[in-house]
Amino acid sequence: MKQLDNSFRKLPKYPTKVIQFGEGNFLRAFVDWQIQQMNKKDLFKGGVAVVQPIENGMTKMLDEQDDLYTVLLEGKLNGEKVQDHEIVEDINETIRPYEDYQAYLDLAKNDDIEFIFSNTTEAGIAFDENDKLTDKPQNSYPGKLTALLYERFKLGKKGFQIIPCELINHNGNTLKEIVLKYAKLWDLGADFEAWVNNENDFYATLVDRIVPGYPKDRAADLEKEWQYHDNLIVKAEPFLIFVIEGDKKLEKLLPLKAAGLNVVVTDDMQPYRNRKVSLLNGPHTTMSPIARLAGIETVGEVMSDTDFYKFVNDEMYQEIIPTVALPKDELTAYAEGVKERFENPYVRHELSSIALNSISKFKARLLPTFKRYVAAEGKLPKRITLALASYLKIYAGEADFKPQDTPETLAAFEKLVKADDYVEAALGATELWGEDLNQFDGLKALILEDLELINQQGARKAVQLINQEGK
Ligand SMILES: NC(=O)c1ccc[n+]([C@@H]2O[C@H](COP(=O)([O-])OP(=O)(O)OC[C@H]3O[C@@H](n4cnc5c(N)ncnc54)[C@H](O)[C@@H]3O)[C@@H](O)[C@H]2O)c1
Ligand SMILES: O=P(O)(O)OC[C@@H](O)[C@@H](O)[C@H](O)[C@H](O)CO
Repeated sequence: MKQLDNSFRKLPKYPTKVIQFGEGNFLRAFVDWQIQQMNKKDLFKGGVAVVQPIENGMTKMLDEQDDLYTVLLEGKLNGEKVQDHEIVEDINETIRPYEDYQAYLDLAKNDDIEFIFSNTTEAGIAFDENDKLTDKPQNSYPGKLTALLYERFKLGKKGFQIIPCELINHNGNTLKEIVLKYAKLWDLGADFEAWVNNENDFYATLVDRIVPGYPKDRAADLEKEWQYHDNLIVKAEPFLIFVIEGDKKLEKLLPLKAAGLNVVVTDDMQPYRNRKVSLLNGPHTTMSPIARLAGIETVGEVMSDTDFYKFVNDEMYQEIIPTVALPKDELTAYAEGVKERFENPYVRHELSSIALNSISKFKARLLPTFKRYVAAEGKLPKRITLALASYLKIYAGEADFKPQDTPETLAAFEKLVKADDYVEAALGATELWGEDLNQFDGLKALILEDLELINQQGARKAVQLINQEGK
């Protein structure tokens, strides 16, 4: 069978207008796929230079197939079944700064380049005090970016539209702050700092598309059907939303919306972020510990299980929606869309992968809802509380599977389980939650009740009882 290569190209090769830090599944199925949609409508006419931000990565694999790969979209969108694939053709070149730092710095010379995108995972936007301007390359992504920006500044050229896609709140501002911190640390001068501030725009974003990545169990069949080899097939759901906070001029510069994509440019992305984190990531983080204790493995199985479906639906409508400050009909529409995405029969989304680093996820994705609910209703949200009880059981080492978390969190629990009163000690561990959860009246008692129920009758019974009790 033929290997995917240039002979498969159908679109013109456009000049490089984008630098992209990261070659991971998400960016290829999200940013590069969207650029291709603009190119197909002659709206952007731009290509991408992909920079591999860490020493080891997949850019060589991309080169081996002339920087082409297939995006496979499978799922439902607005009730309609979608099963579609296309070869993405917009990556012009890949650059490995660890092998050829000069090629990386030379990107600064290219006047066609206007945009910088990145997704270097949540760990990527970080300051490394050991980074130096003279390093080839700097260790951190912001360190590398500062070196490139400084090169551009020295050449007297215009700045960039910088659009990070890492899933951290205020990603654009955080990235800019770190760049300015390096400017001070490396003594790059007030003129450079002014150039960073005035000639570059840093946008904050919220990205949302479920991208399970390489479909290893089906790749051979797909290749047979398509009649070519592709080692970098990336599978994603058809749904996406890209919320970008910043100047509306971006809509003209980057005509994603004009290409028919679900992109929102706004001066305040927080409501969108709250909606997604609470109504999509929140139920993920709630269902994962309880359903795993009941022997369920995937999000799809949760949604096709009568008990668990009702539990998740009730959590969304009774515990989460009333706490999000957006119009009710908008939230209802979003919740229904999320359920459709969770039910996607083509995506095997493992609860164990959602469970990675659950304690910080509980803090970021459920605790704010929990607190808003308590403040508004004067009582505890039973479903989120059951999730917390389940986490306490799992992190005490009392489940058939092990918790996967940071060494610090696992070490904290190792100490907490030895306390005379484990539940009180765990709820009071401010280093985990940012506050003492014993402050919530009745929380410890409800957790103890939940734990007894799970231990005596199982997690499914606990879910059934909450379903029967209703609110
Ligand atoms: N896969 C999804 O469904 C999905 C959806 C939305 C957001 N995200 C987020 O996108 C991020 C990437 O996901 P992915 O599926 O593309 O993963 P991936 O493993 O395919 O790619 C990870 C990318 O991050 C880079 N990277 C890793 N550690 C880094 C570091 N310390 N510094 C700089 N770069 C680093 C790698 O070089 C690679 O380009 C994750 O943080 C995830 O939370 C994923
Ligand atoms: O990717 P994580 O591990 O931070 O979170 C697990 C899921 O909640 C998450 O991947 C969602 O599916 C994604 O955020 C949808 O855009």
